[in-house]
Amino acid sequence: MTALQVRNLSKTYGEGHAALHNLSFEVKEGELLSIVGPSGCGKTTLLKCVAGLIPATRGEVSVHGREVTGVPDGLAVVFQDYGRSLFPWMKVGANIAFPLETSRLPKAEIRERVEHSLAAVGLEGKAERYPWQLSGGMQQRVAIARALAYRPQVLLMDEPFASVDAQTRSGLEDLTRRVHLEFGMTIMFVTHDIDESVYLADRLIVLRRSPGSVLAELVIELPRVRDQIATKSLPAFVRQRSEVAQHIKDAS
Ligand SMILES: Nc1ncnc2c1ncn2[C@@H]1O[C@H](COP(=O)(O)OP(=O)(O)OP(=O)(O)O)[C@@H](O)[C@H]1O
Repeated sequence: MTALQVRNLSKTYGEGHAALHNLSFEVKEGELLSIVGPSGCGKTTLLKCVAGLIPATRGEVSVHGREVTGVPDGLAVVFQDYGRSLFPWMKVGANIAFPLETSRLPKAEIRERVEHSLAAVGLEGKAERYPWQLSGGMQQRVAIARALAYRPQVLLMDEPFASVDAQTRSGLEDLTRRVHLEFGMTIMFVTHDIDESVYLADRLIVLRRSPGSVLAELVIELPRVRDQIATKSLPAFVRQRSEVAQHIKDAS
């Protein structure tokens, strides 16, 4: 089944700055789609249109068959800037519970979800800490836990690991793959990092810029369960990584 459909999407800012032109693609239920492209090709613009945060100029986006006109139910976003996405005056547990407070969920269910999602990201026992008492990588895991606690059907991730060190980044990539498989979640992952885009994806779309449009689409030929060292040594990874790099070079 199709979880997310983008049809002939164009976005022009102001009087005539075309950021996206005639983009069409779909993401199947339970699939992890990477969107990769050079800086300024419109990745963030695309994600904002899909999340219903800004209106499209032409074309349409639908999530589970419903046209997106505002932020759709069952959709969560993890942004790059974890420092600004968590409330510093709230403890970690309260940050995770916050989007659920307006739901009609019983308090006990909210507490259970907070604990479960903290455990899923390896932060058991950290609910009573403040975000500023945690490292950058841990804060980003809290942001992922907050999205998980909401139990979204579709998760959008916008360069979520761009501001953490390389080792933390690898751990967060593996965490993303794990929650994708464990929760059967549909994920659209936006990045300009070629290795990351291939390592994470079931399928991948390369965007060209000025204006952003689909340049290539690849089905990633890697096992479902991945490992940073073993998977990146596979001939399929090396070949597909080079293929994406070539597309991006052509697009720049
Ligand atoms: N609010 C805005 N008003 C006008 N132009 C904008 C606005 N937001 C983005 N743009 C322009 O649209 C184009 C696409 O920007 P966008 O941020 O979507 O690209 P990106 O691929 O996410 O970039 P990066 O990888 O550098 O984050 C750029 O040329 C940018 O300057």
